[in-house]
Amino acid sequence: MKIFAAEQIYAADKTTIKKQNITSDVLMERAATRLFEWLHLRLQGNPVKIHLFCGIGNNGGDGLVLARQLKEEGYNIAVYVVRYSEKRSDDFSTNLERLKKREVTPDVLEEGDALPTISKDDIIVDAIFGLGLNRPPDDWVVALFEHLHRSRAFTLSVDIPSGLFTDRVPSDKKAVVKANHTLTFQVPKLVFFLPKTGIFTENWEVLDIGLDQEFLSTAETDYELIGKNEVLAFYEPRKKYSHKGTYGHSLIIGGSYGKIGAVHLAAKACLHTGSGLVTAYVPQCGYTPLQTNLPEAMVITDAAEKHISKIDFDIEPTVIGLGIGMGKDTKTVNALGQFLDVNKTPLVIDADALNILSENEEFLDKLPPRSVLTPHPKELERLIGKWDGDFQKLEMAKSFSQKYDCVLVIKGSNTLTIYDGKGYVNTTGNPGMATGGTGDVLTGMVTGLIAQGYPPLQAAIFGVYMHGEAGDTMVEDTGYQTLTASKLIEGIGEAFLDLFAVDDDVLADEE
Ligand SMILES: NC(=O)C1=CN([C@@H]2O[C@H](COP(=O)(O)OP(=O)(O)OC[C@H]3O[C@@H](n4cnc5c(N)ncnc54)[C@H](O)[C@@H]3O)[C@@H](O)[C@H]2O)[C@H](O)CC1
Ligand SMILES: [K+]
Repeated sequence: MKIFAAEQIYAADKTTIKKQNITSDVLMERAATRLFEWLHLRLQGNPVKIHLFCGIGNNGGDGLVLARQLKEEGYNIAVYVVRYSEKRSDDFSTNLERLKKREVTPDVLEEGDALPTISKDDIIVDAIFGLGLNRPPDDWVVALFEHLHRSRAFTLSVDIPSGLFTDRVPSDKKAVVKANHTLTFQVPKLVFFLPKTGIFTENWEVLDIGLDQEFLSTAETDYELIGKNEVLAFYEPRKKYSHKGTYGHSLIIGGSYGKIGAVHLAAKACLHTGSGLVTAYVPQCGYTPLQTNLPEAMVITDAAEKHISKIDFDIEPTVIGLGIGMGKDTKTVNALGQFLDVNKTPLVIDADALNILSENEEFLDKLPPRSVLTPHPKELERLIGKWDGDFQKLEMAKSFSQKYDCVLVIKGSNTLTIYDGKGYVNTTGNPGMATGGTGDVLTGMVTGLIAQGYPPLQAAIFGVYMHGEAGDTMVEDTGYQTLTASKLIEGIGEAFLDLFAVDDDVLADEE
């Protein structure tokens, strides 16, 4: 699913109004009707008090239309106009008049006014600012946001939590409404997925307001949300007359004394993802544990006992997963530099190999085109430098990926894959996966997909999705705290099966 920028959404509005020959007022009515339906379906006439806080722009207009529709259905509402500006949008004014005709006159809140009492059992509708926010809200508006937050009432934000910009991180956390749920129009917004802005809404949901489909399907966006539909398009079925050679040979290079487990996890995940053959290249201390515990994998050992001192092998792997548990011994650093001088095989690079690259920038020029780099935020910072906010981070990541022609997988709650100026936002995964070894599993999975012929970008996007899906499947049995990287590997099979699972509802319909 595409993630549109605010300007594109405004453009989609304009096109829709023109092509459907409607007024902006009709579009607002449609949008707010979706809000009403959502609430009415859940509340079924419940007399709970609903406080609707409306700004003076079109987000406020949505709130006023919703208030009118709730009033007509007999709900217990209180409406406030948050007058943060003298200006008013036309559709706001039209709907204010319509509301007054229904004998609802909103309280106008201005600087210095007493704030309404809100009980924790009430509902707040936040329609104060939408996509049009262009500067931080005034102090008294921030005080209102804090008042809403202190009430602990369920807060439903319209389109976007008020105070959240669409293209930058707010400098003051207090200056944003904390939403329990956001009902956003037509398309998800990028800010829902970034660590510093995603925190302002616990949940979000898209409401279809019938924007022009042609516009939506033909527009190019900088970001895309990756769910099952998107990755299904990448899936390559296993062929009947195939053999292990058909599915590539992955080489996992890494490990050091005390960190052989990382290679074990990566190699095992690589096998579970479908790589035809997997070989591990480890220091000698890794030989016995790997041969004993992972019989499917072959093992090549370095001359050194405890760390990699020279990367030298006589096999021809399809792809190499590099860096897990490898350490940064001087001999290992030199070994990596010499290896990169001659290597032409596609690479997936993680962990210590990333740190070595950060400390030896000249190595970056030696990477084969479209190498996949999988940093967590700290590794990313070492690679691309410090950033100021999530948006700058993304721009810096895009430049880095362009400069070195690499696929950058920024690991996090919503892992973001960057390539060729575009970002792919993953939707699977959960906090149970914040535990040692899950990154090694991801490296193994992406490596295993490239081994089977998936192009690096698709392998990264698909691997990240499957990794999260495996975690989501397993956490149902383990709970967050007990999910481990080994458990995650057990979930990879389920994640593949889930790609083609038929919904229970569909089966029920057929019966
Ligand atoms: N296609 C859709 O998604 C539709 C969305 N709708 C709703 O419209 C809003 C966007 O409306 P807009 O009027 O452009 O913006 P706001 O409501 O956010 O109004 C802001 C308003 O206030 C001014 N302003 C901005 N920042 C500040 C500030 N810090 N202090 C004071 N004033 C400020 C700004 O100039 C604007 O005038 C969208 O989010 C949806 O909710 C449509 O209803 C249907 C189609
Ligand atoms: K809002």
